[in-house]
Amino acid sequence: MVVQVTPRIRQGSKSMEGREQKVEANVLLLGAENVGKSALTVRFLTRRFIGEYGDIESIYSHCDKIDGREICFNIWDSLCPQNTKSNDPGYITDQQLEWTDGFILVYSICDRASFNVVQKQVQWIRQAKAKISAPIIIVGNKRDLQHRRAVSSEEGRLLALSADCGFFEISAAETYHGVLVVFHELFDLIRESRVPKKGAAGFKGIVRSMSAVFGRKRTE
Ligand SMILES: Nc1nc2c(ncn2[C@@H]2O[C@H](COP(=O)(O)OP(=O)(O)OP(=O)(O)O)[C@@H](O)[C@H]2O)c(=O)[nH]1
Repeated sequence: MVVQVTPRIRQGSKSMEGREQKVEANVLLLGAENVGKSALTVRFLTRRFIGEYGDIESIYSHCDKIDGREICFNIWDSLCPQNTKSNDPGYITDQQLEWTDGFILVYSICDRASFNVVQKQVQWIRQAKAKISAPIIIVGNKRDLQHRRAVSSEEGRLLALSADCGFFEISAAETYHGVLVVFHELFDLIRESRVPKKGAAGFKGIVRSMSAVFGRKRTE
C-alpha cells in the first residue's frame, strides 16, 4: 500500500538562537529501493529492527533531546524514484526540495547500483540547492554484510568529501547507535546552516567537515 505524503507546514520558528526550547528539523531520506531507508527510520523512531517494512511513504515525527533541548524531527521516508512517476533514479521533487532542512542519502554497501543512485541525487541536490545548501549525510547501510560488500568505504568517503557531505557506514539491522549518530550529526549541520554566515566557513567549519568524513570510521 502506498500512502500519499502531505507535507506539514512547520509551526514555530526556525531560529536556533532564539529562546525557544523546541526546535523542528525536516529530514528527507532518499536512496534506491531496498537499501534500508525504512529500516533506518524505524530504528530511529522505535530503536527496533523489524525486518520487513513494505512500500509505505510517510512523514513521521519524533522528538529527541540534544544538548538539553527538545528537537522534533519530521522524517520523510521517501519511495525510491523508480517507484514514482519519474524513472530517473536521481529525481527529487520540487516539493521535497522545498520541504527539507537536511538530507540523508542511503545506499547499501552490497549494491553498487544504489551507490550510483546516491551519486546522482547528490548532484541533483547540489544543483537545485546551490544557494540554500541544505546539509547532506551519505549513509552506507548494511555494514553487517561485509562478505557481500560491493562499495568500499573509501568510495563512500570520497563521494562525501567531493560534495561536502557527511559520511557514515552503519548497520540498521545490528545497532541503534549508528542510526542515532547519523540523525544527531545531521541536526548539528542543520543548526549550523541556520546560523547566518558572517563570511567564509572558517577554520572550525573546515575541521568539522573533515571530521564528518574522516573522523568516524566506526560508529557502533
Ligand atoms: N542485513 C541487513 N539488512 C537490512 C539492513 N537494513 C535493512 N535491511 C533489509 O533490507 C530490506 C529493505 O529494507 P527497507 O528498509 O524496506 O528498504 P527501503 O530502502 O525502505 O526500501 P523501499 O521502500 O523499497 O524504497 C529489508 O529486508 C530489511 O530487512 C541492514 O542494515 N542489514
